[in-house]
Amino acid sequence: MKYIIGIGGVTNGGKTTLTNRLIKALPNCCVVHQDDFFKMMGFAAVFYWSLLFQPPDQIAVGADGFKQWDVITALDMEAMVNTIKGWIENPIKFARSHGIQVTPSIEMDDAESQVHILIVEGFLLYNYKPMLEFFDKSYYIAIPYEECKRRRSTRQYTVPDPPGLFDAHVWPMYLRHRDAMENCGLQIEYLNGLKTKDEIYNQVHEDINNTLLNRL
Ligand SMILES: Nc1ncnc2c1ncn2[C@@H]1O[C@H](COP(=O)(O)OP(=O)(O)O)[C@@H](O)[C@H]1O
Ligand SMILES: NC(=O)c1ccc[n+]([C@@H]2O[C@H](COP(=O)(O)O)[C@@H](O)[C@H]2O)c1
Repeated sequence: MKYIIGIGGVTNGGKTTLTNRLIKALPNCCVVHQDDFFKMMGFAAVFYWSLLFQPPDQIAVGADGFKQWDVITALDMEAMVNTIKGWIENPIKFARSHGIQVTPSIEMDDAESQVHILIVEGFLLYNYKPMLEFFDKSYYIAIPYEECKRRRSTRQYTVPDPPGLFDAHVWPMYLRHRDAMENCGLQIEYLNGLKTKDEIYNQVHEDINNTLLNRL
């Protein structure tokens, strides 16, 4: 059985934190991070360039003068969908090529008779129609403006936030995408990102375990 879990939510809501804990606890669990699909230049260019400067990117500059990171066109969503399709086609091969250990009994068995889990994690998961069909379960972590701004101010991205980006671009785009997402047709389970890391993890882990038990 294949099971795909979406962990979406606001920037700095705790998606990566939750995902990292789930990967350790769930069997044969792979992950796809949306952050890996920002439109950056090719690997070699990035490597040589980043020795001296910030890595080059292909992100458009908006009328507000800021690079528009928080829009779907900043991401290579086709490549992201293809990565998910690669996992669906052959989760064992995908796991091996991503350095994930698959248990020996599973390597010998038919993939269909085993549980294989894929977590797809990102801040714009439910705003790209071709991806919606993949999710068996869709979580969304939210935190209020003040907490989000506080956490973001200490975060180091490969390209650091210029002053003012949060209020001019990041938060308004979050509100816009969240509105659009609410009409996307998916049944989304909202998680309160102000709860402790343990509370959020326990809630989601228990929920996934119950769902998987019912499906087996
Ligand atoms: N439940 C939580 N309570 C308090 N801080 C949290 C919680 N979850 C994550 N954090 C902190 O918030 C920051 C962003 O977390 P991260 O998981 O990287 O968020 P995201 O992947 O959604 O951007 C990190 O410093 C992390 O330790
Ligand atoms: N990963 C990068 O290279 C990079 C660069 C610039 C901005 N960002 C920010 O990443 C955010 C999304 O990632 P998180 O949900 O992990 O915070 C966006 O709000 C975007 O502004 C990421």
